[in-house]
Amino acid sequence: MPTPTTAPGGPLLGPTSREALRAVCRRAVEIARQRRRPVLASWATPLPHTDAVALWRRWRDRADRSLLWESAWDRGSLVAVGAAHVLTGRGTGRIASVRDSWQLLIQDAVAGGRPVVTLPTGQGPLLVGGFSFAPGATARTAPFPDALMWVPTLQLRSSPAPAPTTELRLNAVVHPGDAPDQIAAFLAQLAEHHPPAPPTHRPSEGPPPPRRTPAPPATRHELPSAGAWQDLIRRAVHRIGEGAFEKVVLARELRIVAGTPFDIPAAVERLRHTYPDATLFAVENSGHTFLGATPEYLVRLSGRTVQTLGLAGTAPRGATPEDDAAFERELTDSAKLRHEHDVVVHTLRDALRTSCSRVTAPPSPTVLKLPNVQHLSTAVDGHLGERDAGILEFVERLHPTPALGGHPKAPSLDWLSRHEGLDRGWYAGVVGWTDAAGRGEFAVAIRSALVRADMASLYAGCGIVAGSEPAAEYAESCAKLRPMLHALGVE
Ligand SMILES: C=C(O[C@@H]1C=C(C(=O)O)C=C[C@H]1O)C(=O)O
Repeated sequence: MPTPTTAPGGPLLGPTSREALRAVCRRAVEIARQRRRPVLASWATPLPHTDAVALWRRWRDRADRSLLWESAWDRGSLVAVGAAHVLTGRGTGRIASVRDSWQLLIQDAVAGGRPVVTLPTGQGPLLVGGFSFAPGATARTAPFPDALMWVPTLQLRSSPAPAPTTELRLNAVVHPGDAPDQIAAFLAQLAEHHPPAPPTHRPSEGPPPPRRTPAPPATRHELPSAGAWQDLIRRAVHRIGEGAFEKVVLARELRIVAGTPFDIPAAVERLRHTYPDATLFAVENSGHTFLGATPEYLVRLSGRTVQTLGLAGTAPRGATPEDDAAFERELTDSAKLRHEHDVVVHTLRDALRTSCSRVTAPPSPTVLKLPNVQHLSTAVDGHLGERDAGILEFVERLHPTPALGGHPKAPSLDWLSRHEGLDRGWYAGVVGWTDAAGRGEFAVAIRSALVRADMASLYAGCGIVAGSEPAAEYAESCAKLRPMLHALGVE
């Protein structure tokens, strides 16, 4: 078990660390010269265990791009600041193109320092970022294009188990003509201490972060209007009746102008406090932030175990235990909601079977209770077969599942693209990370918002099947928007 070497308040990198970092950069430049291509240099050291949000607050301003991630699976966290190397892709081949470029880059990476080998997942340099719901991002969502994954310059990976650990990792992609000592000096400087971060609360500890109400009062704009969205639901139900498809997920946007900039760290703290079981994420790029607390993960690959989650079918929470139980019964007894859910579970099962020797799922869903809504939930797990498959292969195969797109895929997505009239951007897309071995975690980016200064776009969608009632779906979408409204201090 490595022990942290840094004293609180002292320099983060002592002379020995700086020398080791220079050695890694020199070796990487040497290999870059020999192979005549860029090489990834990666150096790591243990840090005293620190809360992820505190780390993110301390370092996020150091670069134009950052990511905060706290996993619902194991509460492992990741803070990624700056970009040593950026991978993008467009169109339908975007996920595969990112995967291929990552494999090429990682194969001759040079690593050094004192990595924390007890991190249960996500060791070594990581590729972080996400993919939009559908290819074809517009100017409005440009900072969050079809595919944007990057190797962070500064990477902090923490795990609460088996023992609380935090690893600091510095990454750079070096070229044949680069001066390695300058690169090492730049990395060391980036990592140096900022003033101590303000204290943050663990979800279960202390009072909730203070509520912040933007002043002057925020203006709200529904896109489309409540009436137009419900008309769209009627049209979808009509097409379902005609047999065009079985299910489609219709989403809408709530645009808010607050008059004063939103306080992003406060929003993150509030999401974390109110939704402690969700995966928390915040991706920042060029002054825009895409953040959320999602109960839905797309896929996790750890060792040879593949985990996915079918989450579809929603009911409100009741004000009293009796009301709540009544809503839960409606959820579990409704043939309509069960159908909406089963469509997702079957798709996940089929997608895993392609690469897994064993796929398991309980015969009936459980109920996931969140503070704002309750969902039917089924964990679908697989065990990798003889052929190794990386997580980006699973992302490509699974995304979008019928929990966010529709079923059958082609006609429902085609109808959506022609009628929804919404640039979803990264809403209902995927956010996460992968390591050198193709292991990693990706969440479905719902219960999310895109924020820039005093403007925020919040999104919510509902699965539409035969028998869906527009007014009930609209009420459900309002309930799904509530966490973010609350986090941003608007409600
Ligand atoms: C589309 C959203 O949620 C999805 C739709 C659900 C449903 O229709 O029951 C439930 C969970 C999510 O898969 C959203 O929150 O925006």
